[in-house]
Amino acid sequence: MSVLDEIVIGVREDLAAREAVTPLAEVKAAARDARPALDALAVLRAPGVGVIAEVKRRSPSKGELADIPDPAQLAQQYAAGGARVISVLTERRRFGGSQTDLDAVRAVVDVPVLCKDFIVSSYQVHEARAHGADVVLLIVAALEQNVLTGLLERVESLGMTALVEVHTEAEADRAMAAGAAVIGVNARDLTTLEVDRSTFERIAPGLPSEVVKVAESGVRGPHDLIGYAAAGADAVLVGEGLVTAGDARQAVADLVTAGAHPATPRTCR
Ligand SMILES: O=C(O)c1ccccc1NCC(=O)[C@H](O)[C@H](O)COP(=O)(O)O
Repeated sequence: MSVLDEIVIGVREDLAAREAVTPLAEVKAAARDARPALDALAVLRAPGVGVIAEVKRRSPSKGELADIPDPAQLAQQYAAGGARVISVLTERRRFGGSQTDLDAVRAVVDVPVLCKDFIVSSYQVHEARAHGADVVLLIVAALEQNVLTGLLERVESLGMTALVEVHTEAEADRAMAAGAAVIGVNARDLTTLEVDRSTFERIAPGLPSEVVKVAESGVRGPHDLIGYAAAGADAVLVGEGLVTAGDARQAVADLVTAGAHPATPRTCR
């Protein structure tokens, strides 16, 4: 069984526990009452290579990364550094996240917030919206095609944007067939946890120009952002490199500066 499979089993158990406590109708009502979602697609289509900065405490590949007692404060530093989107890892068992983290971040930043979890059910999509998410991650490798398509439609019907994550050409084909407007190419293989940044340059050229291309994982500094930009990235998603930086605001600002530099290529537009 792969790491992804193990994570999804735990996610399904936690989901069943929440469903037993809170009926879907209640979650849907909370989603309806939430402040309308921000237009993350427009934000990601703005000029320059955008930075999606992640609140990430720990991970299956690296174990403990950072304590993060106050995710809201970290998110404020990310926003002050110029992050276009804040990603909040809400998965509990392997990443130490929670929907409380999402609430805390949502309450203090004006930029779009990404609910980064292992979504397998529309219940979780409504939950994400109820907790103020503007963007939701859908991992192609974790979803049958009909489920992927249904979840993508649900995300968009709630006014949110789906970041549809792929790691292979076949998954990219599935993301496009589902109608994804934003595709994230994860350099991390979620079955082996190995990071190979060349994954993005292999897959991105096969994506349509109108699709927003996000390079996920393995960004440790401006050099990596520039490499991804040269391969066609519109944005990078960064976790470890930011949560382990001494000065998170400065670390984001350094990436943003590199992403805005006239010499940094950006092919999508
Ligand atoms: O980070 C992991 O070890 C991991 C393991 C299994 C599933 C997902 C995992 N990470 C989620 C992510 O996609 C990353 O948090 C994100 O791309 C940022 O990566 P990095 O900048 O390398 O921390």
